[in-house]
Amino acid sequence: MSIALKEVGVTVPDSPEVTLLQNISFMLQEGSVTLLIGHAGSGKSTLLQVMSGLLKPQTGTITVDEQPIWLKPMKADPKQLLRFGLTFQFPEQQLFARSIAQEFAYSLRPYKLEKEERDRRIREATHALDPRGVFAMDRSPFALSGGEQRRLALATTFATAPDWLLMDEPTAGLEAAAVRELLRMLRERVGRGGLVVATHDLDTFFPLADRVLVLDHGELVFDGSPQELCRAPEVLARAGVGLPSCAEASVEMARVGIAIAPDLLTPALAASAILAALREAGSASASAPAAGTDAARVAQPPRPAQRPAPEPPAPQAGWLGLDPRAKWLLYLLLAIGTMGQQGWGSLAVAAALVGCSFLGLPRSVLGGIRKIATSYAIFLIFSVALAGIQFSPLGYSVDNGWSTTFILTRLFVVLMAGCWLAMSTPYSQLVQGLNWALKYLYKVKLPVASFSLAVSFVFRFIPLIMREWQQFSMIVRARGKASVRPGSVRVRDIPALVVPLLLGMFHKAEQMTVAMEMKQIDGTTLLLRKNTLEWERGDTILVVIALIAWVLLLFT
Ligand SMILES: Nc1ncnc2c1ncn2[C@@H]1O[C@H](COP(=O)(O)OP(=O)(O)OP(=O)(O)O)[C@@H](O)[C@H]1O
Repeated sequence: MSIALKEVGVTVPDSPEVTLLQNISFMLQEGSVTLLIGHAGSGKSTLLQVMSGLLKPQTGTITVDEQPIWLKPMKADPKQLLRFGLTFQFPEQQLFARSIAQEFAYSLRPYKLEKEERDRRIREATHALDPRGVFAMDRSPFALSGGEQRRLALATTFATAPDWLLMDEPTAGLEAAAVRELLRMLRERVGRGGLVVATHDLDTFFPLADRVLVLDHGELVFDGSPQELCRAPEVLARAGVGLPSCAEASVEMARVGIAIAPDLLTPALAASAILAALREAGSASASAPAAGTDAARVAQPPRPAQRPAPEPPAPQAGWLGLDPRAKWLLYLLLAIGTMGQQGWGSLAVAAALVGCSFLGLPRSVLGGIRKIATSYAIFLIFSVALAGIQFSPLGYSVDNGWSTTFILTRLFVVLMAGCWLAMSTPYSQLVQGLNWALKYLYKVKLPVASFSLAVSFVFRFIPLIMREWQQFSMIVRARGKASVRPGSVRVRDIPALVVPLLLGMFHKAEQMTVAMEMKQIDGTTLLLRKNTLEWERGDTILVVIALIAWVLLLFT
């Protein structure tokens, strides 16, 4: 049983120029324990998602037992998906059901097991992960403690008995005793299928691993045993990863004249080596090794990472660099002008003006706008089809259909103008631009403080919701083994997506409210904040264009 990646490359879906993984090739054998390490953002989670069939690489191939995971361009082989169990960081966040039994049922459903086999697997998984017997099947998962919830989430994956267990940062946020317990469970599993762990916790996992893959900015820069890696600390330093304790201890021991190898992965091995070194030193009355001896060479501290100097931030192109106040104004004038149109000719002029505003936007932004436009087009077709239906006598009124088309098209142009504003302006700037305008209303005693607070809150939440949606949709696709297009979710998986998403959002809202209370931020302070926006010549030109566009729309 093997999994093989050949020249795998992944780019950001909407920005092919941004590479996440590059030319990754390796083969893992049955029963092996492999660690994926690398600096934050080096591509470890992305690689796990690619290996488990959740993310399709743009280049290269992935095969399990020489069978490709991806059968069709955007569809993974459902049988292959069943062979993987992927646990995400903080797996307890994925719980959603009313009872523990339902959590197991959701994870096991794709396997279509007989009742006896299903019960046996649940018994085995709970035996391994629930030593205190708290997993009563009718109990709510939300009545468990945080640690117990994590055990339950792991148990639901263990119960699927995957050939390949892939774990993303399994020790994140765990106390020392829980880490030891997790390690014990993983040790018991060694030999039964392959295990791949993405981690920053080198000390915990090095003794367990057969092999370590080091990623640096999406590239595989090391593939070897943990011992080999400890003997080559410069690889870790270059990849921006800290040294494991064994390598650090070897450096520190060398400083006090005791030479021990840097690849003693457990405290027991290190203790024996120190004892042996001390005995040898005592019997030979040896002094500290001089520079250039073997021991000193072993213990040379690694040079700090040689990273290229960070590139200066790219200047913001076109629309992106303009003052949000000018953009708000352009948007308002375009929206008001468009809503005033009554004929197709003048609506076409408005649409052309909005279309011009898309010039110069990055491809990734245009990709996002295209998706919104496609969804709206489908909505429009359905609405027009329904709007024209007549029942007595049964028929279709072209006039009704046509006027609905006009109204919805007009709305579409305004929606596109809104998309342009939202996507060409960072959220913080959008809020600042709006607050700038509201400040004048506040000064004339209009009650706009709460509105300003609500707007700030909503705009802060939009990117958060989008990020969380992506994260939780990935989780339900992994749990539900859904062979669907990346980014889409089956209807039956919606509860498993929505419940954790809402819980996560409530939690974030609570944290944000507490933070705002502590900083004593309310709508009034937001309005009275110092304005950091800078009006430039380009903004004046934009406002003049906006006024010309508005006048054009008024008189066409
Ligand atoms: N859908 C996406 N769109 C844009 N960028 C993305 C996307 N997914 C991942 N990235 C970026 O790809 C890079 C690799 O992310 P990944 O989560 O794989 O890193 P990681 O090594 O697991 O990081 P960490 O150790 O912090 O968990 C990051 O810079 C991340 O911001």
